[in-house]
Amino acid sequence: MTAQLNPRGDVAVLVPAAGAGVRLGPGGPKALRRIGGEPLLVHAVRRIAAARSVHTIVVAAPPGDVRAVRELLAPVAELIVVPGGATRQESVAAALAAVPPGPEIVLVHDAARALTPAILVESVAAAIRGGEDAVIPVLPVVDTIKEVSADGVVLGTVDRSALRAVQTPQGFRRSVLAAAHAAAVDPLTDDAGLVEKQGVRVACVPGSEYALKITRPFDLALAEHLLNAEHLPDVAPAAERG
Ligand SMILES: Nc1ccn([C@@H]2O[C@H](COP(=O)(O)OP(=O)(O)OP(=O)(O)O)[C@@H](O)[C@H]2O)c(=O)n1
Ligand SMILES: C[C@](O)(CO)[C@H](O)COP(=O)(O)O
Repeated sequence: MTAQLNPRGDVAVLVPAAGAGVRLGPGGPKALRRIGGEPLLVHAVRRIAAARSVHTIVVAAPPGDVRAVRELLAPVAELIVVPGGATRQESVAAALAAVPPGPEIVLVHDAARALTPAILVESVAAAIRGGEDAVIPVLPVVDTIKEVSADGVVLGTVDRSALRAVQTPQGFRRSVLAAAHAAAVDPLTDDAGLVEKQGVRVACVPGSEYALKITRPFDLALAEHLLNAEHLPDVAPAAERG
């Protein structure tokens, strides 16, 4: 059944999905690779659409697959699909330009984080609603971190107590994200990085292990396994929407 988004919601979610998935290996654009018989993008969008604050979803699709992605997602949720760009940042900018008037909170969420629970979408949005301009979900770093020279020799051990692994969805007051993209010069790996360059405070909320980014073949296998595991957090019931 097609999910109806919340016309009274205050959140637009941009979904960059135009990446090639080079690190995953051959098999076509990553967002269209399958787990549990369905493309990663379908899993990601279904979870976003289950978050009751979501008013609009804009997907940046691989440029050659825009029509196919529209057809793929039509049964999942009513949303906007635009062609993505050569970098993640260009894909996000293209999606941002397509957000209609209304939502004042904009989240950016990787299609590659296909199993992210709807509750994380809500917790990031809630932190923006609570007064933050920019919010990212983070997890502590669990490995010992070493700085290593180009020829493979350890230079030192890094104090990891202040380090965090950063996930998506990253949330922003709409005007803050728009200004950061308008001012962007070089491509960065995340939107919070652009906002940091504007001198804006970026706050952290706890991330989720289920929001792992499917990057390499091991991640795809892990996601497939998690999808079949009993403890995978459920898609929130649509009935909760106000
Ligand atoms: N030109 C690009 C590059 C990336 N992305 C999206 O940005 C998210 C995070 O990127 P990543 O996981 O690094 O995906 P890829 O760029 O596809 O991976 P790789 O670097 O292995 O090719 C993904 O949902 C990806 O589809 C995008 O929309 N447009
Ligand atoms: C946005 C991101 O997923 C946060 O961890 C990450 O920065 C994307 O980086 P990648 O180099 O495209 O994997």
